[in-house]
Amino acid sequence: MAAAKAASISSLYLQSHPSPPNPTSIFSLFLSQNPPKTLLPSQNLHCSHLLSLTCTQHLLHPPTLKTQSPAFSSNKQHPDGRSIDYDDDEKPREECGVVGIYGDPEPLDSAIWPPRAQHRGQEGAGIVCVQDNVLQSVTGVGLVSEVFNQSKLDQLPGDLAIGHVRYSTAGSSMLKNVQPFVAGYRFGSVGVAHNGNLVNYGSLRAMLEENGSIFNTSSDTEVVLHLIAISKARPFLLRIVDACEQLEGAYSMVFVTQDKLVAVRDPHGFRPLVMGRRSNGSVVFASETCALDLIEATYEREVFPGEVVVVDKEGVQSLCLMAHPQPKQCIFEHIYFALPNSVVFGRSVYESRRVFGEILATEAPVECDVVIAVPDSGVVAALGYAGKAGVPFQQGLIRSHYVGRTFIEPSQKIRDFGVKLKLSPVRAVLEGKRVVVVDDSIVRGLRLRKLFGC
Ligand SMILES: O=P(O)(O)OC[C@H]1O[C@H](OP(=O)(O)OP(=O)(O)O)[C@H](O)[C@@H]1O
Ligand SMILES: NC(=O)CC[C@H](N)C(=O)O
Repeated sequence: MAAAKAASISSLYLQSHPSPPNPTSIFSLFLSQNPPKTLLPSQNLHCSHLLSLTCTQHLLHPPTLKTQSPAFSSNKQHPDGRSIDYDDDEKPREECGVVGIYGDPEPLDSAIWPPRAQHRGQEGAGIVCVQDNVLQSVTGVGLVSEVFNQSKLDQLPGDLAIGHVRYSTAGSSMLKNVQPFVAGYRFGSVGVAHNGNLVNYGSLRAMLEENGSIFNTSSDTEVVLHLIAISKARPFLLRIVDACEQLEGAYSMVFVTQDKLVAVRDPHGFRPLVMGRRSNGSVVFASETCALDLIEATYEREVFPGEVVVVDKEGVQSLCLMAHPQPKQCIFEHIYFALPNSVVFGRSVYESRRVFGEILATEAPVECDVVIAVPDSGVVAALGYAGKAGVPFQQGLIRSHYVGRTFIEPSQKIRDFGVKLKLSPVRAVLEGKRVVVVDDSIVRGLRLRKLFGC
């Protein structure tokens, strides 16, 4: 699983560096051996230091979880090695944006807007709406604006909906894997949208196929629908609980049935999921609070790790099915996954990034004339660095608005191309100056290698 991989990379890092290394020295060395030559102006540029942020989990304060039911025993089987269609590398890949709305007279107005926050997934988008007990679905490959036009929206009436933007983690980037998925089971229909990655997907799928299940997709998310279908639990809600108890890994999910909206978050709370309300009384779930802002919904709270929240005509009901004493929130949400105007894991992303920059300025002070950011995600940290260091922040790199996020693209070729087109230097800011360049992180190293021609 990507989150586990990210965690193990950082713990490996911490093990081999008992006290954090000084990023200044690492990057001074890096730059002195690899003088900038590609995108930055070649003459009279003294790029003194490139600073990247290292972040610590203790900056985040997880919400305390009240246990309302006994802990469940999770499936400890190992994946059976069946081929999961992962990306061409093994970097953290776990975003995706989910949204769910109950009781909104204009659900599409609501459902369509949160996924427009495309920063969590650019490969595919979909919406499932419920009207007269029928689940109608529209999904497509590409951006929300490419998938949905007015005639598509007209196919989706109803006051109960879920939506998804996809960043593939398991299952290739193709139409059949675009969510939400909808399935009919013995007592009705159910739709699901998932943010996360199920690490025991392989063994669950093998078990289900052994017992006769036929799969339509190569996505890990589909196992959840099969587990619901074979569950003997009653009522429907307990089938979801039953299915989730068998999952290992990250899952923030929204389900829709003929009359219910259900939100579930895994017991570790790897990925965010928040709940809000609009002034018309409708209840909204979304991956990030920035999606609530888009539809003028008020943030109420997080869906807690291990919690199941059910919304139907009876109101909002909360069930804590899986207790876990130690939440494991993915630090990358605060580093660059989430937008800075979101509150994630109960903490402002903007504030985290600003403080990361301040810490960097304190731990790695550098004589410089100007601080610049690698936009977009490096901007707030660079502001924090500049503020603390008392050095002017300037826009030394301009980002093209026509290239989306590059790390999120499904293949190396597309990422390379995007990185090449995305950032351009501002000669007036950089020429002849001692420049500190702040980025939020180095993951594949592609972006900074391209930027500095290394
Ligand atoms: O894997 P690497 O090459 O080291 O790149 C990692 C960077 O990718 C992301 O930027 P991206 O340009 O995708 O998004 P952004 O516009 O939000 O910064 C993010 O900000 C990471 O720092
Ligand atoms: N990025 C995600 O959260 C992906 C969800 C799911 N694992 C998929 O690949 O579609």
